[in-house]
Amino acid sequence: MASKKKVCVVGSGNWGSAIAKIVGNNVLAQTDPFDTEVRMWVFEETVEGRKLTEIINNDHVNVKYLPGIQLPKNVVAIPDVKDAAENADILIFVLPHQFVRGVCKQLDGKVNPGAIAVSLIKGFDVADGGGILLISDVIREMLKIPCAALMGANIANEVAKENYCEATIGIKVKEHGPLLKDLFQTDYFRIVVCDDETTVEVCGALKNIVAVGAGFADGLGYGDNTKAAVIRLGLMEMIKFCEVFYPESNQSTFLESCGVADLVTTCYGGRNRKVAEAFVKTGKSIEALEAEMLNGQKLQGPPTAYEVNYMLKNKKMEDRFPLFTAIHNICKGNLEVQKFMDCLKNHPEHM
Ligand SMILES: NC(=O)c1ccc[n+]([C@@H]2O[C@H](COP(=O)([O-])OP(=O)(O)OC[C@H]3O[C@@H](n4cnc5c(N)ncnc54)[C@H](O)[C@@H]3O)[C@@H](O)[C@H]2O)c1
Ligand SMILES: O=P(O)(O)OC[C@H](O)CO
Repeated sequence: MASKKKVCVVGSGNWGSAIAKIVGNNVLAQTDPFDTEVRMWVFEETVEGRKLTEIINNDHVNVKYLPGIQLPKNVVAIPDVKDAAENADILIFVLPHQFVRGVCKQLDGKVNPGAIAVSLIKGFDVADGGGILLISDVIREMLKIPCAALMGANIANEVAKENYCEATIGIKVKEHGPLLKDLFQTDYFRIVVCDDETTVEVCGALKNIVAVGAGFADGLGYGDNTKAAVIRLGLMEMIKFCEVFYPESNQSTFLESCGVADLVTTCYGGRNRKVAEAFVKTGKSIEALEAEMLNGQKLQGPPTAYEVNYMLKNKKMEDRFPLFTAIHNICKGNLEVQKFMDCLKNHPEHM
């Protein structure tokens, strides 16, 4: 008999904990093919005098990043990522993208060579030579294992409450698709598997930049029509970005949950939108507001805007993506937020 598939969740923030709940319950319901223990790597910290791993393992709640949600008892919190990932067959990467390289470095040479990974991480990595890499590329290259991507309109707190939503798994190694679908799908978290892994992942990263723009429009006091324009122009730039840099990209992927649906939910209910609105209203820096408003959770939009701009600037293509460029410049304090409306009014889509 084949041995049971061991699952490790690499990350335990807001989304990491919500997905651990889903996966923990799913492996209990499918003991063939899955091992019933799910190991979850926790970046250790002290919360009200107790270690977070101890709280999760005793009380089965991540009180800091997903308060009020009971985690299944078979989700075991482990503070050393090498111990958590040891012998795992499926590694679910779900941590803020700025920490991926550091974590993969710790795992170098330690993961089961037959393991597969799936990245739930939204963002890019800056590459030598002026380009960017997908996060799944970083995982693939550093750990030498295949890596799929799961993205979608999935605000973690809503998923954790079991409100109906959808997600997309993009996967190049087709035969792993059914296994990952079984691991993640529930009656309230519905999955579509497609082979356009790159577009799935690029959509997940870029929509966070647009969400920052939606927050600027909200902070400036404009209404839903303006926000709809930000969403539409953002979508046009997302599509163009794929056409220019990922020409194998399939436009129908934008109609999956990872595309339009995630863009809409993030521009209304996400953290990037919320902090960007406060940035306009308070005049405080993004970094200060992230620390003040998110209790340790991390924004992905402003660093992603930087990563995209790093490549656009190097390729002298900033003016072809004026929305992405303006959002980056506003976050960095190089452009007044009031100028954001000029960017919308003069967008090449209207010329
Ligand atoms: N939260 C959501 O609603 C949601 C939904 C879908 C996708 N995502 C994506 O999932 C990824 C993870 O998001 P999240 O919400 O789980 O995280 P989060 O925003 O809650 O981030 C906090 C996590 O980062 C960890 N951390 C802090 N410093 C660290 C360090 N130096 N090294 C490693 N880890 C450190 C913390 O321990 C905590 O687990 C992101 O790319 C995000 O875009 C989030
Ligand atoms: O809260 P945000 O802005 O990081 O967005 C959360 C998710 O990515 C929505 O799918």
